[in-house]
Amino acid sequence: MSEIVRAPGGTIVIFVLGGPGSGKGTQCSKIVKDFGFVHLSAGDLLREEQQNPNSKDGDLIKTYIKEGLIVPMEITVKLISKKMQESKSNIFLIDGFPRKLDQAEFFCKNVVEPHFILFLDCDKEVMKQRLLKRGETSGRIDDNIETIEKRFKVFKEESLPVIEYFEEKEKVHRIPCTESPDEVYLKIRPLLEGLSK
Ligand SMILES: Nc1ncnc2c1ncn2[C@@H]1O[C@H](COP(=O)(O)OP(=O)(O)OP(=O)(O)O)[C@@H](O)[C@H]1O
Ligand SMILES: O=c1ccn([C@@H]2O[C@H](COP(=O)(O)O)[C@@H](O)[C@H]2O)c(=O)[nH]1
Ligand SMILES: [Mg+2]
Repeated sequence: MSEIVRAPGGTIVIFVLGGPGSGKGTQCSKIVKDFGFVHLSAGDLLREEQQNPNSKDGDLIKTYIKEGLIVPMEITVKLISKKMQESKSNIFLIDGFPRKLDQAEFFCKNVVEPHFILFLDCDKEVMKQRLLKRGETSGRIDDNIETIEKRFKVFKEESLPVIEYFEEKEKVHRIPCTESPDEVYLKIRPLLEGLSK
C-alpha cells in the first residue's frame, strides 16, 4: 500500500469502537466539541467513497455495506491515512476502525499506535432498537433488520477480537452506554481531560 504514510511523532489517535448503534458517532461529536479532535468515521469515509462516481471501489463498497461485511483493509486504511495526511491537526478520533485483527495490527505497525481505545459496551437489544429507529430517517442501506443482524454477527466474530487484542495491551476503556448520551459522555470526558494534563 504505497499511499500509507506513518503518522508524524506527537500524533494522538484514539479508536472509538463498539457494536453497531452503540453510539460511537454521537459520542465523537461531543468529544470534538469539547476537545477539538478531528473525527474520522471509517463508515462515513466509505459511504463518501461509495458515492464518488470516479471511485473504482464504489460498487464493491456498496455490496459490502449492504451485507454488513468488512470492506477489504486496503481501501479503508487508504481513506483514513489520506485524511490524516491532509489534516493540519495531530489529534484524531478514529470511529469504527479497526474492525478486524489484521487491520489493527497493520495500522499499529504502519501508521500509528493508538493512545487508547474507547469501547462503547452496549446491550444488543438496545443497539437493535436504536438502529431500527435511526433507520426510519437515516437512508442508510444497512439500517434494516436483515443487515443489522448480519452486522451484529460480524461484530461478534470479527471485531470483538480487536478489543481483546488491545485489552492485552491495557489500552481499553470500557464504557457502558445504555444510558442517555449525556450520561455516557460524563464517563468519557474525564479520560480526555486526562490527556492534556
Ligand atoms: N446513549 C444513547 N441513548 C439513546 N440513543 C442513542 C444513544 N447514543 C446514540 N443514540 C442514538 O442511536 C443511534 C445510533 O447512534 P450512533 O449513530 O451514534 O451509533 P454508531 O455506533 O455510530 O452506529 P453505527 O455503528 O451504525 O455507525 C442514533 O440514532 C443516535 O441518536
Ligand atoms: O472500518 C470499517 C468501517 C466500516 N465498514 C463498513 O461500513 C459499514 C458501516 O460502518 P459504521 O461504522 O456502522 O458506519 C460496516 O457495517 C461495514 O460494512 C468497514 O467495512 N470497515
Ligand atoms: Mg456511526
